[in-house]
Amino acid sequence: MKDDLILETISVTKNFFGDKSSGVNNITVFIPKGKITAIVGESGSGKTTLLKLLSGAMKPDSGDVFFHGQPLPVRTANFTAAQLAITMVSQDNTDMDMHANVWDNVSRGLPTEDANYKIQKTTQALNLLGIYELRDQPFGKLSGGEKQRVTIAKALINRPEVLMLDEPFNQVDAAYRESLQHDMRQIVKEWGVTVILVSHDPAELLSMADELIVIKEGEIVEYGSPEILYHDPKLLYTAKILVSCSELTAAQAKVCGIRSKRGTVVIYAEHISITTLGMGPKWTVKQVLFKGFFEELIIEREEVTLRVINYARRKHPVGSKVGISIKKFYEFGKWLS
Ligand SMILES: Nc1ncnc2c1ncn2[C@@H]1O[C@H](COP(=O)(O)OP(=O)(O)OP(=O)(O)O)[C@@H](O)[C@H]1O
Repeated sequence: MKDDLILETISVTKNFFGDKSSGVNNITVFIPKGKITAIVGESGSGKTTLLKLLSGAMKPDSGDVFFHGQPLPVRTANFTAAQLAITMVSQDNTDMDMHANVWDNVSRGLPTEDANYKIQKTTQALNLLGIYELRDQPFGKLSGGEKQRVTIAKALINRPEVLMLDEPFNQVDAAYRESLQHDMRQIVKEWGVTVILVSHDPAELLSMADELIVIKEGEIVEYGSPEILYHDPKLLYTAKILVSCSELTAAQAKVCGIRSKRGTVVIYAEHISITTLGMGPKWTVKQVLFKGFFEELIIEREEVTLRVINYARRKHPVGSKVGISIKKFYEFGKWLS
């Protein structure tokens, strides 16, 4: 066990109904201390199961989970030290009292009757999440984003070492989500909390996580920093989770001027630029998706469709013809003979 690791699983398997196609299989994973690790994968790949195994909420069928190098006990009604140190934030707010106010909901997380201590800790947690002003509001009347902040404040009040968040921000609207993500990064930095996060949102994964664990059909298939997995994914599966991209067969890639001997060619939308129409192939703009300061064009030629990020907005209306230049592409899959 290295000092910079807080949790690890060694060859952990958990199947449901003895069926190897569900749950997770033979997972060995290391969670670095004081960092944000995100577990990513398609729906049903085993993300929540892995999170539950790492929190002690679920007992593995085989294999071991270690917390600070010691076996992690399964959670029970008598709170163990490890259990207090690892807090799981659920999305469903089931442990919140809808009628009680924010202050009471958060302070109830403290296992003490010391009034001064409670006031100090609750004030600190509410300020940390920027919700002190909401302290007298009934929890049930808050917006989704505000509720999520209260839930996280409650989870943080006992200063856990590890905070586990399952789809933490999916109830939160886009503008609010960014500030919450920023605050979470600050808390991790200032408090040294380790965060393990499950998310489906590529932007969230790339901007928040220090490490990504990619899970597919219950097995870990890639692991690394968001930068490395984004720029150099080993698997098509990873690229499709993290990036807006076009997936082509070798025959379709030929239409784009790419000769590949692999089964699948992937082009990220950001790696295609629109050029002035010259002698080269002409593509037809099929859709223009407004994205704020840029737009995403869906272009087509010989039944091949590409997504292109375009910063010169409103220059290429639907039906217009454009040329393209492709700066980079990725090849995956079987070698073609
Ligand atoms: N308690 C359970 N009983 C039976 N099967 C389960 C149970 N929990 C999970 N599974 C199965 O194990 C597999 C992995 O489920 P899990 O919830 O871990 O996936 P996930 O990646 O978190 O999915 P999602 O993104 O949809 O939440 C799925 O096939 C699921 O049906």
